[in-house]
Amino acid sequence: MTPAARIAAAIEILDRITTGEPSEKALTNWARAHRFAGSKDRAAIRDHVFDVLRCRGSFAALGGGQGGRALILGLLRAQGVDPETIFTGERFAPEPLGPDERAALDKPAPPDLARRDWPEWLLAPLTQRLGSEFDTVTEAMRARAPVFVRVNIARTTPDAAIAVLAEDGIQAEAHPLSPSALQLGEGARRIQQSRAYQEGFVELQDVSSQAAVGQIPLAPGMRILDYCAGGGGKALALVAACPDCEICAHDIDAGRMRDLPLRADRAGARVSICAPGKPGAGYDFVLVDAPCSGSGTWRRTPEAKWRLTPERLGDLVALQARILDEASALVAPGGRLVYMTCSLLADENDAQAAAFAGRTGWDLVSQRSYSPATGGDGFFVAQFERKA
Ligand SMILES: C[S@@+](CC[C@H](N)C(=O)[O-])C[C@H]1O[C@@H](n2cnc3c(N)ncnc32)[C@H](O)[C@@H]1O
Repeated sequence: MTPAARIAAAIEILDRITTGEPSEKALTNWARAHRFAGSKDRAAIRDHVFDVLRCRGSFAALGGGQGGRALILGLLRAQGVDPETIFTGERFAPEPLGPDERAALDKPAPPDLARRDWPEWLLAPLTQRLGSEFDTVTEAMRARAPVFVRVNIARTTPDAAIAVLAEDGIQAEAHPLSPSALQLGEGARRIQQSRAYQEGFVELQDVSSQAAVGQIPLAPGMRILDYCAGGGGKALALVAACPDCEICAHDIDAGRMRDLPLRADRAGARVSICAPGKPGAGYDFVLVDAPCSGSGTWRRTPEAKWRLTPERLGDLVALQARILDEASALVAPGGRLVYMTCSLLADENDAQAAAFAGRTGWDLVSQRSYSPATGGDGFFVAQFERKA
C-alpha cells in the first residue's frame, strides 16, 4: 500500500472508532475486509490510528472536526506535513480537501493544545496530582510508549540478555529505574519472535511495574499471594526476584490467568494457581494489583482515555476499596498488604491508600508513584502492615 492508501485506511477506521466501535475491533474488521494488506501495512495503519487517538483533542482542534479526515488532517498539521501531498484523490488516496477543510487548516492553532489531549474533567485532578510534572507528563502521554522488557534474573543477567537480543537485531539498554529493566530500541517490534523472549530470558513488562515490584522486600521461603493476578505479569516478576518464595496466583476471573502457565513454563518459573474465590490465607505478602482506570498506560490504550467517565472512575474506586478489604483478611499476622495500580489519579492511589489505612487502622508503611516523566507508565505502589 502507498503511504496515502494507508492514511485513507486510517481515516476509515477512525470514522468507525469515533462512532463507537472499539479500536481493536475496528482494526481487525478492516484487516479482514482488506486481506491484501500485509503486516507492514497493518502496523503502519495501526500506528496512524493510535497516534491520532492519543492526541485526539488537539488534532480535532487543528484539523477542524471529530471525524477521521479532520483528525488525520490535525495529525499532518502537527507533523508539518502538507496534506495536499496525501489528499490527492489518486488511486486509493483520500479525496482532495474541500473548502471547509482548507479553511479549518488556515485558522491559527489554538493555545494550550497539549491540555486538550486529556479529557477536560481530568485536568483539575491531574494538575493537582502531578504538580510541576504536569507538562512533562502531558507531553510524554501524547507520544508512543517505549518498549521495556524485564530480564528474568533467575535465569540470566541484563548484560547476557542484551547480547542475546542483539543476535536477533534487537537493540536494548539498561534503564535506571529498575535493575531488571531493559528499554528496547531498534527491532523492538520483533521481540516476541526473538530467542531471548521465546526461551524465557526476557518478558515484556513496563519499567515502572518492575520498579514497583522491586519495592517488595522478599526473602526465601515467603508465601506470597498475587490476588488480582490477571495475565501474571507481577507474579512472574516476583518469582524471578525470589525463586525460593512460594507464589500463588488468584483472580476473580480464571480466564484472565489462562496464559500464565505458558508464560511460567517459558520463564522456568513455579507459580501455583488458585481457583477463583479460593485464594487460601495466611500469606506473608498479599499483592493487590487492582483493576483501575489504567490512566498511567493510556499511551498504549489511548481509546480508554476518552471512554473513562467520572461514574466509571467512582465505580473503580469503590471496587478497589472492596478488594483491599477482602485481600487484607488473607495476610498472616506480621505480614504485609501491597496495593498497586497503573493509574495517575489520586482517587485510585494516595487517597485510596489513605482511606484504607484510615478505616482499618493498618499502617501505611510506604508509598511511591511513578510517572512517564521517568520513562515508564504511570504507576503506584503502597505497602501496609497491620498495627501490632
Ligand atoms: C490490573 S489487572 C491485573 C494485572 C496483572 N496483575 C498483571 O500484572 O498482569 C486487575 C485484575 O483484577 C481482577 N479482579 C477484578 N476484581 C477482582 C476481585 N474482586 N478479586 C480478585 N481479582 C479481581 C481482574 O480480573 C483483573 O485480571
